[in-house]
Amino acid sequence: MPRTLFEKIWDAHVVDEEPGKPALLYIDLHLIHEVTSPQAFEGLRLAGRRVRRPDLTFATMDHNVPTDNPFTIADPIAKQQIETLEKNCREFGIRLAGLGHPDQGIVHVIGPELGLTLPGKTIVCGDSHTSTHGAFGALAFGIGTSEVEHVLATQCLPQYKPKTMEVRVDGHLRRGVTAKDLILALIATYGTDFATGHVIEYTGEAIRALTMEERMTVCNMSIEAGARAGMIAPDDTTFAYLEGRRYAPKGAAWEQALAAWQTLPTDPGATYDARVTLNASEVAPMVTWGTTPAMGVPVTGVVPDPSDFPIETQRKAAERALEYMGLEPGTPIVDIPIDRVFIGSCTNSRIEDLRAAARVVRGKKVHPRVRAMVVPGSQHVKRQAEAEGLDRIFKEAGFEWREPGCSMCLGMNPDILAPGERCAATSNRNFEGRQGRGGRTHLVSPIMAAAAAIAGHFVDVREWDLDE
Ligand SMILES: CC(C)[C@H](C(=O)O)[C@@H](O)C(=O)O
Ligand code: SF4
Repeated sequence: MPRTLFEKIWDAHVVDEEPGKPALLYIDLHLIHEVTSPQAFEGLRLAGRRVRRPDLTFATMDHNVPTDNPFTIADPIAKQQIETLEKNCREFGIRLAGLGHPDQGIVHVIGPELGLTLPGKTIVCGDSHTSTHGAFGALAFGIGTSEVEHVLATQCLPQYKPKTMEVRVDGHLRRGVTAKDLILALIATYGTDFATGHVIEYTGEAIRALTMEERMTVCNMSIEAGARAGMIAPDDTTFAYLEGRRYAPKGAAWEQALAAWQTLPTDPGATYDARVTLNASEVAPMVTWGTTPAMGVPVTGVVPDPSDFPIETQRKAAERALEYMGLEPGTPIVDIPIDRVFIGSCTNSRIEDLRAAARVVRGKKVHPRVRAMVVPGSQHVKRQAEAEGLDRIFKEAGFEWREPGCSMCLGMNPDILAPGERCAATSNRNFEGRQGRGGRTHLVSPIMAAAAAIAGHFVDVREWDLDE
């Protein structure tokens, strides 16, 4: 019977299955960070257990890391989480890219760049944006802390089988329109829960044309559509990205792996439980105006009027969002002034994101009212950007150039907004208080954020000179 990419990976990892019960899945890679692992290790310790496969487990530090000086953690909880992860990794024999380590970075940035993330793998992490790794044709999803403990102890995880959904994206993205706009447009069209209970597979010519970094941006935000995971079938783009990466197979093992990976794409005739479509050619640069990733419009649009929404709950949600965001209905998006710009997070902090933003910024100055920062996703990204001189471009324009971490994506470290401050952010969540209490977040692409930093308000980046 023809099978989907998801079904092939699922079937290959079921260790045990009984009717009416969750299947027991084998896990190929377990990624760990400092926030969701302390109680899991404590549980192991209390039960007198070891980590079943330290060699399939990899840890980093990201959420709590101060990005000005990572070694000066003032917050006692953050400090404790960082120290606890160090201690746990030492005690249980787990590789750790800790503070000051050349591999340190946001967990969803370092997995792929080190070649830990590979097609066909099952990958889990105590973090919702684990969906990022599905860009490689892996089945990757976030788990809770008690599940982290279960995987540490057994390398397996009980899971009910999710449904499948095809998100088919035809056409192609136009100049100045990015993968970030694609996923924001998808969620604005279908809502924050259209994929609940499903694993999305992104298909279509627009997806095939994306680079790996762009595919990661799309899969990253699958969770904001309610999906359990997002996946893209591996192809030559995937293989070219992975070849030669530190933990990717080498020599004969590479050839073998390649042959296996080539069998992963969904078979002709295989069916999904649900399907939605989007035309990439119609997508414009997106800006969110509200407090969910679905509350977004093209940059050419205006802040919507709550009374235009058809359903009462939507009207109420929009009213509340506008109040929190301090916005008036009918305001053109390009007339919204901003105070802060954040280029970073596991959605958009990779080298291509920084290159694209630097192209917009080169030779220009950040608007005097705006405080802007660039936070590379990992030490590797930072070194590469510096080798290419991107840090100089940003600094000369007036951006702060920071150390890798989650930073302003969420308020777990010193990088936060003051109440009422308005930020153009390349991250993935714009919930109330996400970037600090009272902070106002507008989700955009890296080039839209860069252009807004210069202009002091949102601008249609398509009107800018984007070429080398
Ligand atoms: C802290 C962590 C559990 C959380 C997540 O699971 O996603 C964070 O990474 C986020 O983006 O909100
Ligand atoms: S960058 Fe943001 S979304 Fe990604 S793992 Fe960190 S906090 Fe979560």
